Amino acid sequence: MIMRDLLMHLSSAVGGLMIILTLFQTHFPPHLRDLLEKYTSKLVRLWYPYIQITFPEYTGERLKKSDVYIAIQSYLTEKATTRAKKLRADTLKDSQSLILSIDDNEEVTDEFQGAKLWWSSNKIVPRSMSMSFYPETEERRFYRLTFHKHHRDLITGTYIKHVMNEGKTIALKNRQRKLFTNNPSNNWYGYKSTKWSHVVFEHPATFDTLAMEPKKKQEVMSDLKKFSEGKEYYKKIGKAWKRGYLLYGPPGTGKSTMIAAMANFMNYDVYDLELTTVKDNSELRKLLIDTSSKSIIVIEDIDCSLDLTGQRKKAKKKDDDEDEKGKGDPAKKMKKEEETKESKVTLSGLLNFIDGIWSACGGERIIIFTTNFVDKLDPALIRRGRMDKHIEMSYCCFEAFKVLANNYLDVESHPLFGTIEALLKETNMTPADVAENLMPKSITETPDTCLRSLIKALEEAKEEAARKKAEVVEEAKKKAEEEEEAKKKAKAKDDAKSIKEAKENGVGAYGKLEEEKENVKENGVKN
Ligand SMILES: Nc1ncnc2c1ncn2[C@@H]1O[C@H](COP(=O)(O)OP(=O)(O)OP(=O)(O)O)[C@@H](O)[C@H]1O
Ligand SMILES: [Mg+2]
Repeated sequence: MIMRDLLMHLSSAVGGLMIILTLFQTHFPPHLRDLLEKYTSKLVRLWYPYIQITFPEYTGERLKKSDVYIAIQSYLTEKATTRAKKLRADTLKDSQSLILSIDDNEEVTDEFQGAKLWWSSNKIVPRSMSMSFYPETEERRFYRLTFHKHHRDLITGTYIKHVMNEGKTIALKNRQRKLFTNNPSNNWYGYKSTKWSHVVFEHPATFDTLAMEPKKKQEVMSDLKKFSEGKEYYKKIGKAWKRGYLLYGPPGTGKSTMIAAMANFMNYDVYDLELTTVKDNSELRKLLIDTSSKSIIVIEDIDCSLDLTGQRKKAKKKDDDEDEKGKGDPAKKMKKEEETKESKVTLSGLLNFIDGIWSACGGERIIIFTTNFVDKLDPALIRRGRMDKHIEMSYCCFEAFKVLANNYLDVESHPLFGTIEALLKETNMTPADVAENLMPKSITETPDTCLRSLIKALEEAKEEAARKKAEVVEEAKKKAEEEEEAKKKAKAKDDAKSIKEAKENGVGAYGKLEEEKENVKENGVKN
């Protein structure tokens, strides 16, 4: 009975309030209404004990998402899954995993050092219904943090920092690594401009599956680990937080596989830079600036990408020639300059890319070059400081073979291992070839048959190598004999020539000699 009376009173009170509100809105002049609203909210704020902070989704440039917003989103993702009642599910592009976050107008509570706080996710939809090319920027989302004014210092000083750090760590844990490749520069401008395109990085190679000498492998892993923990150290010694690796060795020895293993080990993105499509040095710089930290920038087959060995010298020689002639046509010169600009990235541009002033922006980056011919590269390019660590990927040794046997056949030891060890010492076979021989080609093949086929391949390779060596020796011998013969012939020709000349002149040493001979003959006859 009492409850019913209470409800009746309440509904009549609400009804009365609604009527007053409608009268207020329709009959009050707008400026008086604004004034009244202003003072009412001031009055409310006077006794309202809570503080609110708003974190908008976009700041500064229109299309740049705020880092703080992203960090809060990640932080709240964990809270949301356990505490919020209204969740929003987004699928990550190209993947099956779900990301849950708190839905619009939903609230979650959090606690920090005894203080209670409330996070809410909000959205403002503009009233204008005008059409826009950028619909996603019309809605303005933001997070709002509410807390008691007693905790002002704790929240603004410590808590927000804690949220940022936690959020970044969670984002890193959940992030999908990407494999980027550079776009040609006509894609760089206009709406949806992108310098790099990406796919999800899903290479399965790891250091466990990589076949190489265990000591060498361990060394590379320690080097990477030290680098990833070296933020303070690099700061202390005044060096940009980056490291260069040069991977060199014959084709099929695992250079590209090593890069994938490194990316998986470090949890970094990979930027595969195709230098031949980069127009000039300034484009190269722009690409560098557009890479994120925690990434590996790769330039594969650096010796093929550019004429790095010759470019500097050739350009210089050309200039010298022009100067010597002293009649360089200015129009021609300009055209030539344009042409050279078109042909693009120079050695010095690449050197600046690696360790110029711009290379320091972003931090925590690894630059890797691969090549089959290390001797072809300009020493300036691979000196320490640019390419800090040189890693030789060589032919398959027994230790590397054991890794492959374990991976491909699940075999850790086998009576045939001894034969294989001896054969591997005597012949050069790449890990790629060993792996191919170890791979079962049909369901009838067993580890035993696979190992035997590897032995057969190794013996064939050994015979082939011996045959080639014999051929080379034979070739060298033949060449030496031919050279000897040619030398003899040349000498005989020279001798004949000088005798002929002397005879023609009739004087000189030859003439005298002949005279003396005649005298001896005559005297001898007389005596
Ligand atoms: N050291 C290795 N460990 C494990 N697998 C390897 C190794 N080397 C080569 N392979 C196998 O051989 C294939 C080719 O290797 P990879 O592409 O890494 O060679 P590469 O050195 O980059 O050759 P290239 O110089 O031609 O680019 C890989 O897919 C991998 O399966
Ligand atoms: Mg490769």
